[in-house]
Amino acid sequence: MIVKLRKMNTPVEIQVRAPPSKSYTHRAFIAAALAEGDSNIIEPLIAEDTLLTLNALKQLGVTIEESENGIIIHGTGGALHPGEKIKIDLKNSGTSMRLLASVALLADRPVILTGSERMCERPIGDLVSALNAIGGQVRYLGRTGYPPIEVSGRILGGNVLISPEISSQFITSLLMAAPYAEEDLHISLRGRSVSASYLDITLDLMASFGISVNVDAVKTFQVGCGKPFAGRSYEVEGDYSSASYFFAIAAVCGGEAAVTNLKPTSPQGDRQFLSLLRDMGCTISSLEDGYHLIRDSPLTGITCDMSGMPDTVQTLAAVAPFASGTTMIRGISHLRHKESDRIAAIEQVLSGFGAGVATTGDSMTITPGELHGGIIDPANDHRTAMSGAILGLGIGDITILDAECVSKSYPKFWDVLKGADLWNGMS
Ligand SMILES: O=C(O)C1=C[C@@H](OP(=O)(O)O)[C@@H](O)[C@H](O)C1
Ligand SMILES: C=C(OP(=O)(O)O)C(=O)O
Repeated sequence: MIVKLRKMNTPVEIQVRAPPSKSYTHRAFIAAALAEGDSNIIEPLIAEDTLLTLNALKQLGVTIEESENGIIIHGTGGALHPGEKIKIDLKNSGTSMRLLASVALLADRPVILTGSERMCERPIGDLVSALNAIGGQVRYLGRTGYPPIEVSGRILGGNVLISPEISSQFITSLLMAAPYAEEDLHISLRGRSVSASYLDITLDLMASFGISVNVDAVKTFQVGCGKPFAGRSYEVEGDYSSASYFFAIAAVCGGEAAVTNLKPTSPQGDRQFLSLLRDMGCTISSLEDGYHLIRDSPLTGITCDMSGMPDTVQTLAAVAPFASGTTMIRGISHLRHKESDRIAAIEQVLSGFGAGVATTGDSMTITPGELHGGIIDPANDHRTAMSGAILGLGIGDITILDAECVSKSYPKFWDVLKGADLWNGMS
């Protein structure tokens, strides 16, 4: 699908309900599958990635049915019986690959986890080493340090040290399997933590399913063994990363955006995206279940650290060329390991449209320029495509190729844009 966007010449008035959270949906499906008792996961995100996790759980022997308002998952108590040696294709979903690597150790057969060509370039070595230190027998079937992997062995528990510098998903993976270890698990982190807010999501979800994790100041997580997740009815909250595109469109085009289904106390790091837009000059106010943004004065560039909110870096980068002055974003080295090398992708897109972009290993500085239209090839990265919509409506004359790649996290993105009278072009 090709999307062509024209510049919005009048201020926008956006009203959108945020789709369910991708991160909470993955975790809720996994906790429910490992729980004692049944769960009803209400209003989960139904998108390519979360369906990959759900189908993987089915392949691992979990019984799953649709309910009127969600998905019923019959808990296994943590004993997975796939019936035979299985191969699970997790395509482009890093969260599924990393979180299920530990879960697969609970299966009574070896499990092969593989994925797309890009997935086989996304690192998993720190997690594999940690799993092998606590009883796993995980081996690489291709390049050392990357999927595909074959998972067998056990989770003995004890002490494990892991680097948090590449991905928080490695730690989430250990945390969510830890209640099923043979002994208590103590996870220590050494290094600078990236995407740390996602660990808060993990702890929040685990607490909702009855497991509390002890966290101490020196970044050690202690999870007790022998107490499984407790099945329950669980409603998935809305996704702040998906909401960011609509706030950003209003920030760039002028006007206002109201996005509902956003929990004000959510641990999602991308909640802070609104503070960044406020720092750039937007006015933000709370709604009963969401936020309202008005952009009625010019935007100014900012300096910020986005290490805890990697998924909205592209959104902010798409706003930056419309501000006066430069915007500097720090703490983003881990963006090189996503669905694409996102630092390179931002540089390519923005400089192709006339903005100035300078990068270092861990930061980028964006300088406004004489902006003009062009073509975006998202290279199968949903967030490059969705942030392209901000540029398209702000600059005009922008064509987004293979726009259906948004299905990874937000299949209805283009329909919602159309519904909000923002898709003024053709496909
Ligand atoms: O745990 C999660 O749900 C996620 C963690 C983040 O990844 P990293 O921890 O690899 O940065 C984020 O980018 C991804 O979209 C979802
Ligand atoms: C990085 C992302 O997802 P994942 O790591 O699950 O592929 C994302 O959704 O931006």
